[in-house]
Amino acid sequence: MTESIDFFQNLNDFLRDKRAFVVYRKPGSSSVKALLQKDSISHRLNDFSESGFAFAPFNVEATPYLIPVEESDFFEFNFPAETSLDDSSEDDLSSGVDFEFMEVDQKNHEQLVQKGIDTIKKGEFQKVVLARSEKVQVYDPDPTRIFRKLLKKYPQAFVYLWFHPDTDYWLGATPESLLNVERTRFKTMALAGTQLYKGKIDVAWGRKEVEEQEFVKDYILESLEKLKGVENVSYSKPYSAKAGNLLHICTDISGSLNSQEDLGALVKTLHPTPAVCGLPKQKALSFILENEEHSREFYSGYLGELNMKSEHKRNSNRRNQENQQFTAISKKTDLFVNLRCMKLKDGNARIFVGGGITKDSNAADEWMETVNKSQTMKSVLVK
Ligand SMILES: C=C(O[C@@H]1C=C(C(=O)O)C=C[C@H]1O)C(=O)O
Repeated sequence: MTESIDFFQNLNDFLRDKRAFVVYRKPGSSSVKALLQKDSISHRLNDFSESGFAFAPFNVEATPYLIPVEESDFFEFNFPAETSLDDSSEDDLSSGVDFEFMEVDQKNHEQLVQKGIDTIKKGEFQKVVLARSEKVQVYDPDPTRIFRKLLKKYPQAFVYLWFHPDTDYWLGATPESLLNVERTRFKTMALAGTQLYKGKIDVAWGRKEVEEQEFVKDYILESLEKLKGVENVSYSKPYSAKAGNLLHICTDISGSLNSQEDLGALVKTLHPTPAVCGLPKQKALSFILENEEHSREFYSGYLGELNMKSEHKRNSNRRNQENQQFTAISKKTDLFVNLRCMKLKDGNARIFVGGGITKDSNAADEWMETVNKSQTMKSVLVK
């Protein structure tokens, strides 16, 4: 393992070369990992048999990027969890926010949401996730320093800094897992419904949020049931999960995957989930593409480890060898939904935020939800 100071110094040298890299830390872990690509080829993900770090846009038609393990230097270092402060309730956010644009943004977003609600009431679809993006002037645009702030602030999130010459910098601290696969077991989650965290996790949820999250859970379960190669699906009770200054409703879902060859089909079934797109998927997607003002790019896409080698210490079963251990090597996939994220370009950040709309949504509340969600990123951009 490298010292983190050395690593960040090396990373700054590497940045000058403009080659692709990613540095990330998984939820609850103190180990920060990095893949620094050695060549300057634009590698893509083709059939999910590849091994590396995947970075996929929201648009399922576009081919995801990949930083392949075999073309990269791999680093891992310790960033102790005790240096973290997962409390975002008292940040002064005003200095990073351009209030002149807020009124226009608010009006536009509320109109968009109202159009979504009206279309749902006409029976076109049941749920649609509508997003906006906001340009923020950054006080200190050094991506590695912002990344370190994210590491400290969000120990329970998947925190990353990605660079690729084709995409610019992306940073995020997402609470949402898309898919975790280890040997034959897989895990995913249905995460939706949002309220501000006010010091208590055990909170009551309104009907709108409960229904919205159930849409997501039911859709995922139904899709898994239909999928060849997936068996033994089970799920937890819904619980409240904290993400920075917010709470969401979460159901953990798990099952078994018959063969590694079914991995691609599973990812394609899950992405995009109704937590970031809507229900039914195609109608909600058309509404998003026709009505959102921006291109989502990598926001609400997915990212993470694909078929990375992982070592486990296991006890030998043989008698008389009780204390013997052997190391088993298997492949691990750990993908996350790209939420609470931003693109960093020429000293400006573009923060992407959205929320699920149902027939019971209120446009002003949905605006506030996006303001609250935007604080995950804004709080590391202010002085
Ligand atoms: C779409 C976003 O978040 C998703 C939507 C949520 C909601 O509608 O309540 C909650 C968590 C995420 O699944 C976002 O953060 O931009």
